[in-house]
Amino acid sequence: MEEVAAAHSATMDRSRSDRFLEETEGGPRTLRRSDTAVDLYHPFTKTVSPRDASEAQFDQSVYRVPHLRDLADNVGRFPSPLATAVATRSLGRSFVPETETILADIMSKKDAETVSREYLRGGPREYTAFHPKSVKAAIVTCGGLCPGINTVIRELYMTLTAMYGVEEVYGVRMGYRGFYSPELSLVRLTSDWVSDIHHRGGSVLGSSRGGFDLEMIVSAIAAYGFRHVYIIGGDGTQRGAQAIFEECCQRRMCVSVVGIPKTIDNDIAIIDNSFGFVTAVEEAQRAIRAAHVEAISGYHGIGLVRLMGRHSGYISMFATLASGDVDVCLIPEIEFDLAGDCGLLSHIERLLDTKGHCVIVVAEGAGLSQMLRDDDDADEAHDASGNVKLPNVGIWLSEEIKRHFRARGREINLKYLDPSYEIRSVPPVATDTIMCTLLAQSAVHGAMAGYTGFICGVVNTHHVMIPLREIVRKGRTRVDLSSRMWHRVLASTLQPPLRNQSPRKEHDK
Ligand SMILES: Nc1ncnc2c1ncn2[C@@H]1O[C@H](COP(=O)(O)OP(=O)(O)OP(=O)(O)O)[C@@H](O)[C@H]1O
Ligand SMILES: O=P(O)(O)OC[C@H]1O[C@](O)(CO)[C@@H](O)[C@@H]1O
Ligand SMILES: [Mg+2]
Repeated sequence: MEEVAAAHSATMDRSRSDRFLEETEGGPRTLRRSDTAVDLYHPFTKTVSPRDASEAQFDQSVYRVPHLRDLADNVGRFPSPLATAVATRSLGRSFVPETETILADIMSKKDAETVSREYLRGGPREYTAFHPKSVKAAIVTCGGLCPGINTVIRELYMTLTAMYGVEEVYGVRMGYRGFYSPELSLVRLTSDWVSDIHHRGGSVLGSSRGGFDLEMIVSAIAAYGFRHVYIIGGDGTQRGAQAIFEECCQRRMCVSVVGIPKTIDNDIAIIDNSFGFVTAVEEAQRAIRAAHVEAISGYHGIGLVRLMGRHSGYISMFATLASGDVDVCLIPEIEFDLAGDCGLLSHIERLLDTKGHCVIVVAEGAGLSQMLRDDDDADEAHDASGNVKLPNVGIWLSEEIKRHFRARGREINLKYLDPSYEIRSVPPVATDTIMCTLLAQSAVHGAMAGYTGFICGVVNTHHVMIPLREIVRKGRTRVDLSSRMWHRVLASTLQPPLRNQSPRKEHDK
């Protein structure tokens, strides 16, 4: 509580940064900004010169990750402790060179010039910018829950303390607001405190939406003297992390701001996917299997399962592919008609006539235009973070199906399952646990090396560091309806377009 009070009362303490640099450099230094203007992001690439880098060309470059030495010309340089400590000596034998990159675009098309985006490879560096004893680290978790958050917290702690010898690691409670709310004191992490947390779902630190006050957050970071800030969260959280990074730069604070992507919706750009997604898809199988059992065991049985995915239908798409029992997969990216010969209801009738049952998976954000068309009074509500609150598509769809068959005097047995929160509140499966561990390690290696304003993630199965600005600039990823993966879903479900007129014909009208 005392520290929280300090955070409130203290103004930004610039001398802390200076003292830190004195400590880390081993001599009296002040934080000196280089005289020449530094473009933190310009690619150090061979392919494009920064001078004429247009947006398109920028995409085809090595993405330079901001480094504290871009902000100041007297940042520390210490041999990594990983090289000498008994337990980590082997890791130290494979330091990642500063210029090693991972190619993002690996498909080579005949006769086309192949130029790929490249991202800096994550992993331990031979030199660190921080002396471990000078590091005070903060960890915060924001947004919705996701399997594996606690594993990331634990591994951040373990990597910082056991690998690098950092002594002070704090947990910020209840998301961003925990930096500055007097009632939410920080938690000092210890090995006892983290020892069992990876077996639990949720976030032991707590999470929240809203409550992002940039001034207060950055002032608290300065007042507490945090040198590393690890921010675990989704697309909104990472937009916040970029703002924190920029504000730290403005205030000339020597702080590494690192994002760790948390997204069961799989909607963060550039990365292959992140922790918790596989677990969520696995957990969704239980509900789909139950829906299938109910459907085949009832007369004209219909199993309807709603899964999460506000803007992106990845969970539904992969859960459908994994199941093999799904007849219709509805995601936010597709438009479908309910009524009419080619609409969803007629398709369900045909399935009942031919197979006797059917299983439908619907993502949270699917069918929105249909629902809004039916409900003139629908108000656009928003949550505390500004995300749109959607009407419940599962309940709406089950009512529409029941109404349709009642009007036709046909008996059906519809069972509606909504495992939305179950699939994100469980602990992670083994592959996700490993991903949590590697992401956390990669985050700490990057921060210790002095990188900042980046998110760690997996691109083409390799761990990389991506500038937060790029993640923000790209916006959300959505299912590509012309991708082979979506075509595989259509082939697996045998679902038709579910439109009475093809979009082209409508457009031609
Ligand atoms: N554009 C933004 N700038 C600054 N902060 C933001 C922004 N968008 C969201 N935030 C903050 O980030 C935190 C989490 O945002 P949000 O609730 O949108 O979840 P998320 O990170 O997108 O995760 P998910 O959607 O996967 O649950 C909130 O505290 C919110 O206030
Ligand atoms: O009910 P809450 O906590 O706002 O979370 C719902 C949202 O969280 C997510 O699971 C993302 O974390 C989305 O799929 C969903 O729209
Ligand atoms: Mg989000």
